[in-house]
Amino acid sequence: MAKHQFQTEIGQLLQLMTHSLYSNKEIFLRELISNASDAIDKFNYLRLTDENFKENEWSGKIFVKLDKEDNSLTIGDNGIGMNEEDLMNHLGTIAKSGTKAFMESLTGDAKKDSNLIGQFGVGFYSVFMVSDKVDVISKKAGEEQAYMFSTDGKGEYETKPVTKESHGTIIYIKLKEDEKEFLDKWRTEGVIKKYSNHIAYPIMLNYDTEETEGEGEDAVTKKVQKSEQANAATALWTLSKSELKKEDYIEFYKTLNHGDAEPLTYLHNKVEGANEFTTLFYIPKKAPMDMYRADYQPGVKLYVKRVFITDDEKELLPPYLRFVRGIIDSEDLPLNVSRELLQENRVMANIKQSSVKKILQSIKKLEGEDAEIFAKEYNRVIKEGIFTDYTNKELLLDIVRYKSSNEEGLVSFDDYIRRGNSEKKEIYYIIGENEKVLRSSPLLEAYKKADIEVLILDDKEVDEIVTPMIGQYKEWTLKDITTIDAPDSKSEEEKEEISKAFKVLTDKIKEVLGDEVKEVKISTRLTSSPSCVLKDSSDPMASMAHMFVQMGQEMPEIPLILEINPDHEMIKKLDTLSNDALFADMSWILLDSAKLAEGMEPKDKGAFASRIATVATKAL
Ligand SMILES: Nc1ncnc2c1ncn2[C@@H]1O[C@H](COP(=O)(O)OP(=O)(O)OP(=O)(O)O)[C@@H](O)[C@H]1O
Repeated sequence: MAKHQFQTEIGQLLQLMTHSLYSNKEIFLRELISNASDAIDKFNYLRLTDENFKENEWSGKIFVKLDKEDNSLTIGDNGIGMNEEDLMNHLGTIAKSGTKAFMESLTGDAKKDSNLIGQFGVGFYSVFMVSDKVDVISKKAGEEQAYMFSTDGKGEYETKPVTKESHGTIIYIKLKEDEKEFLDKWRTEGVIKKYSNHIAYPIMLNYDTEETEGEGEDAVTKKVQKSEQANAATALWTLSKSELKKEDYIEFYKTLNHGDAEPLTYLHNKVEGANEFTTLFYIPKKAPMDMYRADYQPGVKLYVKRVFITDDEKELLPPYLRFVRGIIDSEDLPLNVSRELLQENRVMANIKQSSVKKILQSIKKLEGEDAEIFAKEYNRVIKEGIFTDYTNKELLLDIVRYKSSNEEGLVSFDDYIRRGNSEKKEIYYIIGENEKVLRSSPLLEAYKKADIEVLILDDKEVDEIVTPMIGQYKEWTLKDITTIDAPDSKSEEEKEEISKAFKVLTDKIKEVLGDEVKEVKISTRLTSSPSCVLKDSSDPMASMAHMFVQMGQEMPEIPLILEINPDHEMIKKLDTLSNDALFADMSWILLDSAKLAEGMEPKDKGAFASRIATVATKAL
């Protein structure tokens, strides 16, 4: 017998399970049945693809045995089984990224953390909500020796060799005193039907009951053992839509997703013709915790003619749809399809293409609160899609949402167009890091005055790369307001005249600021601010900047243009100011405060502060 220490995180997890306030304890059954079904899937695949595992008589089965006298519940399967190493690696350590993400998001607040369990589902360990003694007896298909893994859920476990005739796993669960309800046949059958009705294999419920034979004084009561199938045992996606209710889809999702959350939406399609396949996809209400991890767990399982093939293939859908959960079941792929084959296979490419279209169309149909939830959770990955999936660009552009200078919440390009100037057909946007800074940017003033909506793109890292690629939505052109002339009512001649009138002033400011700015200009875009800064879009660096960002490098410095507002009192006064020292201080203040308004930093913060102090003292 060998004693082992649980990985520290598991220790924590067990602690949480045993002491959690989690009310939905019944889900331990769903988790263990789902593991059993996965194990049977895996063996079934081996049996059909590997000569060494051919077993003619085999058919996948799960059993659940209730023993009132022993106060125990046992779950068994004839799946692939585990050897000693598997038991230690799979049950003694946390390997899954989902569980890792779960552990990382723990707050230490029992109530919040137990809600997290609902969101994640932590598989096997949920058994410790109802038990403090668990024995797992398992024999791996193709191996001689079976092993037992035992634990009381308190930080240690033991493994030892045991005998077991055939491959598969048996989990013996000694129930806690106050969890005896799970020994009640009706209670447990209800839980199985609720969560596991459409597990593809029969779940046999074995229980003891009493039967009376004869009548009156001759009546004899006997204990009898019964065995009944508790689930429908049909893969849900093989049923027709008309046979299924919304609840059926939702319960199946909970099994698939190992959690209690309901999906935002689902889509079930059977495609017939040259290529036959069925898909059932779900969009979770909450983005998976590992969505931004490189080692994210793909959410779609591939089946061929109802035989499970893989749940670890990231290429079944494009990576930007990695939040989608569900099933693809193909009639045409070969059972022994390899990963390489899958990636080059034409059948698979067809399935993928049609699935992506259907998923995007169903997202596009979301309305009201659902559309808002989707945008909040997935806008960023949709932008990733715009960047990577050229074929579906139009659909993705219908789905993506942005903040706007005119509206609370998020708006679509179509919303913008509905309100926009249909003669000019231009969509204006500004990109930056911080929504508040962007909203108060002096660059927006002229647009506000002219009542023109501007999209506020505050996911700078992503927007800076993706937005220039969009270029056009329908026949509308996207325009970055920092690179175009502001809307105004002045004619070219009028503009030239004002520039001339202030030429001495702009030249003088440029002389003070030197190379800090490329140019000092009279602005037509400002109403209340004295100045603003713009990046010079004609500079070659500006057009290369996106390439730098794409390559993960720092954004190169792009020369700045300082614009000053000729109608502002400060500029008028500056124009007639004779004190050179004060003029220089004011010129720097005009530049530095304009930079601050765009979320940039003054070159010399100390000098900026002392200049403000000098000017303020003079004004007192
Ligand atoms: N009945 C079983 N037969 C064979 N292997 C099993 C069985 N139960 C668990 N395992 C193995 O232990 C691993 C961990 O199980 P656990 O329930 O903790 O997580 P999971 O099933 O991988 O993840 P999730 O529950 O989030 O899907 C499984 O991935 C599987 O390899």
